[in-house]
This record gives sequence, structure tokens and C-alpha cells, in this order.
Amino acid sequence: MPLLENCWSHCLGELERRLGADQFRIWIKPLVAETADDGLNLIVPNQIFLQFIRDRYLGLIEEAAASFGHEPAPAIALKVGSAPKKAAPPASAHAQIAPTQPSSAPAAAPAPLMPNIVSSGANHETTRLNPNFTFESLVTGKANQLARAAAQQVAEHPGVSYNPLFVYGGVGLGKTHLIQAIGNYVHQRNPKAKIRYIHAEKYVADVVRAYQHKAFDEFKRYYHSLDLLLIDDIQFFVGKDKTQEEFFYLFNTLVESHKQIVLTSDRIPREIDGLQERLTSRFSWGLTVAIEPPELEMRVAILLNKAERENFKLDSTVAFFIAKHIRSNVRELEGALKRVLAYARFTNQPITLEAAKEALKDILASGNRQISVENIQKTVADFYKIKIADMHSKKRTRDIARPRQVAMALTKELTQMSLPAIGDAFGGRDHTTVLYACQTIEGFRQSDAEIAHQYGVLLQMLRS
Ligand SMILES: Nc1ncnc2c1ncn2[C@@H]1O[C@H](COP(=O)(O)OP(=O)(O)OP(=O)(O)O)[C@@H](O)[C@H]1O
Repeated sequence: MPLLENCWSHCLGELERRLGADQFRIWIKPLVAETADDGLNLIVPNQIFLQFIRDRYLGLIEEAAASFGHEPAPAIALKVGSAPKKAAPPASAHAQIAPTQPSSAPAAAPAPLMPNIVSSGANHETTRLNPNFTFESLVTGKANQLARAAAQQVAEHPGVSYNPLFVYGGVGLGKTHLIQAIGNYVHQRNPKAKIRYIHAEKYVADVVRAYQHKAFDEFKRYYHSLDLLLIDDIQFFVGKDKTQEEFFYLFNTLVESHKQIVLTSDRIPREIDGLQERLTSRFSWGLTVAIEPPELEMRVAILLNKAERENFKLDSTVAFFIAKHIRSNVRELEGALKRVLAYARFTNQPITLEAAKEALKDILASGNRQISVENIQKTVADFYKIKIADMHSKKRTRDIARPRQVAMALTKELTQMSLPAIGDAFGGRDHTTVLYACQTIEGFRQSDAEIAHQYGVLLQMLRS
């Protein structure tokens, strides 16, 4: 099939478009394609990589190859091997020669940005954006792609597209990173823009101080003159009526004059009990987007990316190992990687799987505790405010049946229990009922943002 020489280049284009830059770079670029009699052989660096590509990406690769338009559709075979040296084969022998290890590409250095100092008047401390929190250093995957796309849009057209942009998600999932990336981007494009990043508690403190010093004019002059206001963890406004009132005026002024506001919280606005209705309704004027806990391939991509940035070559087997065991959030993932790197430096050892196991043994010991079905039932019942007994009952109203299905799906995902055993634990149900529940919830996770988010939150709660 001589025409297949161009097939891999075609596939690469398709896959990059469908997977996004980060997943493409980590998983697809390292593949080396060779033309075979009936299609392509894709050479992967090791067995784990092979298994992963087969499980997660082979279907997509086959689709991309089929869309090349060759009849019959090219067959795709995966093989472990080392890539031929670049100079050796003539270019036509390989549709694409890519680096063999994902970590071998030099790290794209984060764009060094000047810390953005906002001139703020005597009573308002200056705020620094973390120059490392950029779009370039933010790994994108299913868990955050919508939030990232919205943030990028806002950064390119502040005050125009979505105002406010409201980002919500659990602890350590990258909310601060994302909104500071907006700040850094706007600053880079327009160094004169008045940008303030602030934690909600600091804003509360500013209001209190203005109140105490009868300095509201100055407070207003400063905040109302901003071009971009980024406030983290807005749930801290709860119970602070004066703050909420001031923020209401500020919000109206900024939005009316097309100045951008970006807010974060650990939940969606209407779930923040104690936030005034006029604020929650205004927050929905713009766009509300979630950041979910990262899935396995995104966790691996984050690890490889962070290691690259520290100029460490992290073997993909080790990255997999860490990502499989540290599942709660990105901050913990970073912490685990730091431990492994420090251990390697300290003992002067290369980062092998053994070294990683040794470096993380404390964390792994605490994380390996079994998650019980009782624990899952209790957590889910609390979350949906139903009785634990409803997990076993025969009630079939949706407000009971749906949480019960969620709990069954979580039990399937988080324990080693068989379907019949899960059925028994949920009031003696048949294993087909459990299977149906798992499939239903999986379907909702693809199609219903709210259930997908709730499931993600529950996973995080149960694993932490
Ligand atoms: N997608 C990602 N790619 C790369 N790094 C990430 C990503 N998500 C999070 N991080 C890193 O994880 C760490 C925690 O992220 P961050 O502080 O933004 O989380 P957060 O959601 O604001 O947490 P909290 O709710 O505790 O304030 C940061 O160092 C951040 O750079």
C-alpha cells in the first residue's frame, strides 16, 4: 500500500484536532509509524504505553486512518520497539518519525512575565500574579477543556464574551491557575491594563478596612477603575452582608462599562447558601464552567509536563504509577512528583519504579485503605440529602433511585466487588439492575453536566 506513506501525516492532523495539543503531544507524537503491507505499524516505547494506547486511543486512530479514504481501510498494529535512528531510514520509509519518549522533547519554558503590579493606592496592597500560571503551563484534558476554552476566550476579548466568567470545582483542581492565566495573558498583551487578582477573603478585609477608616470613596475609586478583576473562592462572601452589598455595586459598574470579572468557587452559584439572590442571579449573566478532577491520562500528562519543566526525564511507567495512585487532585499529584524528584536527587538515583514506590510509600499506605460500600452509601446519601436506608429500599421515585444508581456505579468503580455482591449490598437487587445502573450513570456522565459534576465531586470526596 504505497499510498499509505501519507496516511500517518493525515492521522496526526486528525488526532491533534480531536485530542487537543497536550494529549496529542504526550500520547500520539511519540508513536513512530512504519508502513506495512496492509496498513501501518505503530511503534511504541514500552508495554504499558502500548496497553494504554490500545485501550484509549486505538479506536480513534483507526477512525482517523479510515478517514484517509484508502480502500480497504488501513489496518493499524501496535508494536513495542525502539524507534529507528532519525538519520538512518529514508524519509519515505516512515510516514512520521517522532521522538520515542514523551519526555524527550525540551520543555517549553513558561513565558517569563513580569509580575503584574496593579497600582492601587495606599490602602490596597499590590497583588502579584504568579508568572508560572499561564495557559501554556496548564495541561488540558476532558476535565478542564471547556473551562480553558472559555478562559482563553475571555482573555482574548475581556469584557466582551462572557461577563462574568464563573469557574467552579473542587480543591486543587487548577481554578487559581486558570484565572491567573487570564490575568497573565491580558497583562502580556496590554501591560497598561489595570488587573487585580484577589482572594475573596482579602476583598472582605478591604471592605472592612474601608469601613473602619471611612475610606469608601477611595475604595470605590480603586476597585471601580479596574479593567480586569479576578476573585478567587467567592464562597467566602457568605455571611458578609456589607461585602456582598459593595460587591454588588462594583459588579454592576464593571459589567456596565465592559470591564471583565472572573470569579471562582467550590460550587455553582446557586448552591452557595447565604449568597444574596441578586448576586447569584447576576453571576449567571455570563458563563459558568466546571473544572472536574482529571482523568488518568490527564494526570499522567500533568506529571510528564511538570517533570519536563523541571528538566527531569520522567519515564512513562513511573508517571503511570504515580497517576494511578494519586487521584484526588492536581496539587497532591504535584506534591507526589516533588517527593519522587527530591528522593531521586537526595539518593542520587535515577527515577525508577522502585524509587518512586519507596519515595511514596507513606502516601500509598494511607491511600490504599479500602473504600467500603457502606462508606459510599453514606457519602452519597449525605450528598443528596436522602436516608441511608433508601440505598436498600424498594422506592423508585427519581430523587431516590438516581442517587442509588450513582452509589452503585461508584461502588463498581471504587471497590473490587462483583455485580451480584453490589446487588446484595443494595437491598438484594439483581446483578442486571446493578449493570443497568452503571450504564445509566455512565451515559449521564457523557450527556448531563450536572450529574457528571456530582459524580466527579463524590469520587473526589471518597478518594480523599
Ligand atoms: N491542568 C493543570 N495543568 C498543570 N498544572 C495544574 C493543572 N491544574 C492544576 N495545576 C496545578 O495544581 C496546583 C493547584 O492548582 P490551583 O491552586 O490553581 O487549584 P485551585 O482549584 O485554585 O485550588 P483551591 O480550591 O485549593 O484554591 C497548582 O500548582 C497548579 O499549577
